[in-house]
This record gives sequence, structure tokens and C-alpha cells, in this order.
Amino acid sequence: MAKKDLENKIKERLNSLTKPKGSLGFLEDIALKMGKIQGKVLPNLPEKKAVFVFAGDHGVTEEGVSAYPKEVTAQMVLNFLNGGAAINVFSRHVGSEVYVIDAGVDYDFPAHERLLNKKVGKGTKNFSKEPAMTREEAEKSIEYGKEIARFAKEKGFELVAVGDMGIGNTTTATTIAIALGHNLSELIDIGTVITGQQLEKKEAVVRQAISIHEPFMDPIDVLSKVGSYCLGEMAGFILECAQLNIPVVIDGFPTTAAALIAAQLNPEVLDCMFAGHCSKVKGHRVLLDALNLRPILDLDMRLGEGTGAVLSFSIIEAAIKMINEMATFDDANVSKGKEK
Ligand SMILES: Cc1cc2ncn([C@H]3O[C@H](COP(=O)(O)O)[C@@H](O)[C@H]3O)c2cc1C
Ligand SMILES: O=C(O)c1cccnc1
Repeated sequence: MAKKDLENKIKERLNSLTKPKGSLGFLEDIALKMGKIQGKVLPNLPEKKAVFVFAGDHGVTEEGVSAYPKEVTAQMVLNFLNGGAAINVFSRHVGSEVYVIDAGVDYDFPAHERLLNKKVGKGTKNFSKEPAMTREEAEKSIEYGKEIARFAKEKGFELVAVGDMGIGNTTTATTIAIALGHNLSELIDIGTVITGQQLEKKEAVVRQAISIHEPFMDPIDVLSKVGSYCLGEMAGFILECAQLNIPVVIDGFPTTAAALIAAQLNPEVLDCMFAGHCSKVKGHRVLLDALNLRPILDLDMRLGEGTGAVLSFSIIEAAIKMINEMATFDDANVSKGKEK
């Protein structure tokens, strides 16, 4: 069926259900988008769901841009594998599996069935002084992310979320967004939680990084100069999920910076993407607006890990159930109004 015909048929179905036209608001848009991704008027309820948490270290943390030491990245990876983090709790709540990707943590992890080894290097370089990585490494990180998407397809996942874990992520995400054309003043924020003095430092580090690396040639240039292995892998993952038609839900500020890179490389990724939530980080809404994505939830969260994304799974599923299970006016013998 042609795309436009499918869209019309889905809208017809939504309008035939026993409710005033459009009364389920954004849920109707979600059902429409899911139908378009799956190529069906009545989208299937995803049976297998997973969150992929991309972990990596950032050399820029040596500048003191985060309230926490970089060791927390590896420690949290172990916490994910032991099932004790917020992302584990919320994933259990919505019936999602959790995979952790070592994209570039400065630690040697023991093998674990939920840990996927895609280490490009043991942490990036400090981008306020030199490029975070080589162009080859940036390309490799994108390719590794694509491999994770293909793994997700092989495993049969029908709905996936992207999560982040890396002390320094909000600094890297901010710098990437500026390198891609955004303003520092609309983005800079406290990250996890930092003091006023640290915030000034963070801002100075971001400014310094931009000034030494300008001009930026293309998104891969941005990734190599001021990015990270984990954000590169997230971008590759998003790109390939779109190719494979797997609906992918982004999370907070860092994952959205990765989505920005993916969308600049291929704008069609947006057709396959949902924004799980709007985080408390100031610049998150700015980036979501730039991507023209409406967040499903807005709960003042600022954690990352994929927490907002997996919680939104239940709303996405409610939208799918709605279009599949609600009675039509004709079926239920309910009188239609005169709305056009
Ligand atoms: C215990 C702990 C658990 C986390 N889980 C996610 N993050 C979040 O905080 C980090 C980014 O914040 P910043 O840029 O300020 O360093 C990322 O790792 C992100 O996933 C955590 C942070 C901490 C401390
Ligand atoms: O927006 C997020 O997801 C976020 C905010 C602070 C720290 N880590 C992640």
C-alpha cells in the first residue's frame, strides 16, 4: 500500500472508533506512527522489547565537569548487570530486557551475557585539548552501533530504547549540539548536579573545545572532534534501527544529541523514532524541538540510562491497544456525531 493510502486508512480507523474525533490526542499520533513504521493499519503489540544502554568514558572528565568521578561509569555498568539500577527496575516494570554495551569504558569487564563488547577504546581523549578520537574511530563507533541494531533485529526485538551511561555525557552532548549549530546559552546545564563554580568550568570547557575545533565539516567530524564512542554507537544504532524498521525510543539529553547526529546523517531516521520523555536538562526540549519530536512523558527526570524511554513503552503500547481493541461506532451501535 502506498504510504499516503496507509496513512489515510489509519486515520479513518482512528476516526471510526467510539470516541469524539481526535479525543485521544497524542496517543492517536503514536498509533499512526506505529502503523506507518509497521506498514499496517492495525499495528502489532511488540512482544519483545529491550533497552540498549551504551556506556563509555570521556577524557573531558579530567577537567572536572561532572559532580561524580569517572569510575562511576564502570561501577554503574556492573550495577546494570546485577539488576540494581533504575533502568533495571523500570525495565522489569514494562517487560523490557536490558543490554549494556561497552562502547569505550576505561575498565576490563568480565564476560556477561547481557554485556555486549563493542569497545572502540578505553575512553576518549580530552576534547578541550585535542580531538576526542580519530575519524576512523568515529566511523568505527557508528558501525559498531549498527551492529547492535542488527543484533536487536536477530533477537526479534520489536520496540527498542536507547540509554546512556557515561560520566561527562551531558558535557559531550552539549558540545556536540553546539558544533551542530545550537547556542551554548540555551543548552548549558547542571548535568547530574554540579555547583555554580563547576557549571562555570563546564561552560568554559565547552567554549574552549568549540574554539579549538572549529570549523566542523560534517557530523562525523563533530563526533570525532568533540564526541564520544558511546554517543557515536548510539547514533549508529539509531541509523540502523531505522533501516531495519525497528521503532526506536530515545531518552534524555545525551541520547538526543546522538539522535541529532543520526538525523543529520539521514533525516529519515525520524520516521522511526519516538522521544520517550523530556528531561529536566534545560537543553533537552531545545533539541527535541529541533528534531520536531514531541516527548511522550515529562516527569522532571534527569537520570538517563534509558529510564524515560522505557517508561514510555507502556504509553506506546496503550496507543497500539487502543487502535486494535476499541469498538467502532458501527460495531457498538453508537451514534456518530456531525464532526467533520
Ligand atoms: C550514580 C549515577 C548513576 C547514573 N545513571 C545515569 N547517570 C547519568 O549521569 C551521567 C551524566 O551526567 P554528567 O554529565 O553530569 O556526568 C551519565 O552517566 C548519565 O547516564 C548517572 C550518574 C550517576 C552519578
Ligand atoms: O537528560 C538526561 O537523560 C540526563 C541528565 C543528566 C544526566 N544524565 C542524563
